[in-house]
Amino acid sequence: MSTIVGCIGAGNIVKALLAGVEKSGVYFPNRIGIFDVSQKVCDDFREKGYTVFSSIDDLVKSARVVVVAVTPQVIDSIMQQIKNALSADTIFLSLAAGVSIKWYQEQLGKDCKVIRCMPTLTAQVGLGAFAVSRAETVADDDYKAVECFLSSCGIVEEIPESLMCEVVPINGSAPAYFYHMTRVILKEAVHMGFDEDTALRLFVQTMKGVQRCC
Ligand SMILES: NC(=O)C1=CN([C@@H]2O[C@H](COP(=O)(O)OP(=O)(O)OC[C@H]3O[C@@H](n4cnc5c(N)ncnc54)[C@H](OP(=O)(O)O)[C@@H]3O)[C@@H](O)[C@H]2O)C=CC1
Ligand SMILES: O=C(O)[C@@H]1CCC=N1
Repeated sequence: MSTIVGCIGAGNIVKALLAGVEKSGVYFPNRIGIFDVSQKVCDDFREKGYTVFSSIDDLVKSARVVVVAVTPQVIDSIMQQIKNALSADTIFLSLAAGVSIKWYQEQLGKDCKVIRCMPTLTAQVGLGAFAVSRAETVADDDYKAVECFLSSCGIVEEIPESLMCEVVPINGSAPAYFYHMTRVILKEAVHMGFDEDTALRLFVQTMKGVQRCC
């Protein structure tokens, strides 16, 4: 069976993304393909009903949308591996920080369809904040297929590619700031004599309120 989306690399960000997609119920897990060098990652996704591939070429041939979710230092060799498995219809959804659309086009040909995205770990609870830019080669129908996938677990905002690095502190890295702030405040609260759970409830509720006031 062919898949709708195939993920190359299924570490932290893909686990979060697919947890959110799964919760939405919009896609059957078996229509989502996984290729990862980690046996544990593959076993975990297979157990949940995802289609796990042992060949990266087979994953690429099967999927309309190929999600590139490995760390930037291994992308180069992956692009060389998959070059021959691509069809003109393959749409790349790149989650890799700092890797430009132009770079993909230099590796795969100027006609390849690439959507660059800065995602967030908050997709796992259906509150993803996806900033995306697309190559000129991405037609509206192709873009809609990707937008539909991402919007099952968050909001999608199209931004100029020139702002793709600048957006990182606004969405991609921002969860870390909130976790860090929460940890610092809870530590101080416990130091002052509060019960940690009570302090967490008060602080989280306040953050929710601030968000609603924005
Ligand atoms: N985590 C985040 O919050 C965000 C991440 N991103 C981007 O997403 C991408 C992935 O990040 P993240 O999920 O955190 O990284 P992880 O290291 O958690 O996940 C990458 C996965 O890819 C696997 N892998 C490594 N080499 C290959 C290969 N050749 N073929 C297939 N799989 C491979 C890794 O296996 P192993 O561990 O065994 O090497 C791992 O399971 C990065 O480019 C990052 O910039 C963007 C925004 C937010
Ligand atoms: O640095 C990274 O790879 C990404 C960007 C935001 C969080 N992690």
